[in-house]
Amino acid sequence: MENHDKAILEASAKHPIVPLEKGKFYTYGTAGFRMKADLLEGISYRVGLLASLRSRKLNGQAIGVMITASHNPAADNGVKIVDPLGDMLEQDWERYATALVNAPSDEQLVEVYNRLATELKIDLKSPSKVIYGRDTRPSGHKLVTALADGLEAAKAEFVDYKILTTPQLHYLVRATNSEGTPLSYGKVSEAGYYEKLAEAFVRAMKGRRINGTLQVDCANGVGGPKLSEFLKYIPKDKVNFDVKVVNDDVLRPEVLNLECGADFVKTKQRAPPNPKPQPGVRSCSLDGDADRLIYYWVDPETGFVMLDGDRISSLAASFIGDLVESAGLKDDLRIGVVQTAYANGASTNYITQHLKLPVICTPTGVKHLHHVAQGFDIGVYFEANGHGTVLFSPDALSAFRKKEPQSPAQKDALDTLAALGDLINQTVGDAISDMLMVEVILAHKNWTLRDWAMTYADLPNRLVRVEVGNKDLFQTTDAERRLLHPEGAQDEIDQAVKKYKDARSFARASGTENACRVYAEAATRSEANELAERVARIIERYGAL
Ligand SMILES: CC(=O)N[C@H]1[C@@H](OP(=O)(O)O)O[C@H](CO)[C@@H](O)[C@@H]1O
Ligand SMILES: [Mg+2]
Repeated sequence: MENHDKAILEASAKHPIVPLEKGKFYTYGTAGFRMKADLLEGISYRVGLLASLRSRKLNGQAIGVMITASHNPAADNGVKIVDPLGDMLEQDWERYATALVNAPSDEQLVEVYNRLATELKIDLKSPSKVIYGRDTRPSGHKLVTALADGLEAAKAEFVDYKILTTPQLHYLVRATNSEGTPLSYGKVSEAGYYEKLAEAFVRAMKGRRINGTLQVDCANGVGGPKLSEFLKYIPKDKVNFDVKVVNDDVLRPEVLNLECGADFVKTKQRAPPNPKPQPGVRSCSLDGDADRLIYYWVDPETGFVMLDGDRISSLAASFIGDLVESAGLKDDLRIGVVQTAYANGASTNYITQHLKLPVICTPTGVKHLHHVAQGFDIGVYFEANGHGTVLFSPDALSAFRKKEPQSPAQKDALDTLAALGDLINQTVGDAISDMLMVEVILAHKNWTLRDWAMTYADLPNRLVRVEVGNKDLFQTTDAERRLLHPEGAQDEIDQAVKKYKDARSFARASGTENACRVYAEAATRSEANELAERVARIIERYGAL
């Protein structure tokens, strides 16, 4: 035996993979490997092996591994790989991850590992570095132990950052790889992340005032303690940011994401029952790993009003678009917005017709949006569920710093843009960073949540989950907006949509669950509900064939 074979074999025996029923495989999905935590120990070990290979392939640049199941229940967990710039694992490598994880025995695991090294021309003696973190789930302990055993067996160097939000881990990966270069992303520590955000926040606010308290529901996840820690870094004499942190109990794992958090608010379209909603309180919710954000308030007259990812996206695009114009950079920088088919049609209209910005629709999953957003100088991308960010190209960032201002107003716009470039997480959607961005924009515009909500009226919509025998029958085209298979299904959906005003509906197989999702929107709530039900019946029927 040579190389790492013996060590890999021995450690693998300690972290066996749980066999699935015949014909079923583990897959690296939209969010990495995610499932019940007790299936994940062997997977986490093998992800350690894969991350070490990925780092070696990329000349020893640091690769990240995050252990989290985000908004899922406490009993779940997940393992996800982060590439050197802090973005998601390159898509080609998802196949390699799947191959390693599904090797049926310890011996075959060694075989697959060596075969990958040979095929990908990886020198197993070259340096490898992996950094990792986990959310507050108790199962995280066992999973990082398995991960570290994988890294040790592969003789990779590694750093355990312990408990982090997902975006903090992404930040640390990029900071590690850019340390000491002109493109340095920030200090390589959790404190470095807080310092960078706090400094940029003060700069972006530039003396403007935030009106009233913001209540932040942290889903009883990792975002709670991290947000509280971050708040200590804001100099009170410079910014009056009055935050009330709620649902930040991380000592009782069973309450994680339970009737609270961004996913609850978005899917149930109501405020978390605890603490008891008080009319008029400006509120937002993070999800369990603090990469999604939803704003809302309970209006004394009209009830619950939600400002979701589409709203954050249009708010950011409108504000940054205006700043670019004031800065005299309108002809130099291309701004665009990236959405998925789940974006409310009213938001798409507002962005294209009113803001006059291009919108590109991609398949679901932030990796797709992120990739397309990189094609703009300023790419704003959000999923409706509140996950997203704004990406600035190197040209844009250098224009903000180098352009000679011709007036005080132009200087102000350039300074604010430069500050936003530091404030907004450039690696991945980040609820804490996005929340600071929203606060900056509202303060600059002197807007309440009601002013923000007035920009356009959402079309009533409904999302339905449909159980089907085999979701893989459902294949889509046109950024998931139309079904190619099963034959005939799309025609029936088209016929149903025609019956309603301002209606749109589509169905697709979920990438994270064994089910199809049906989305419908229409001019009125009852029409949206009715259309969703009709299309759900169509999908049920074709799914049963
Ligand atoms: C309608 C919806 O919200 N879908 C979610 C969900 O994907 P599905 O493929 O729809 O299961 O989970 C993804 C990962 O978190 C997220 O990116 C996506 O937006
Ligand atoms: Mg999340």
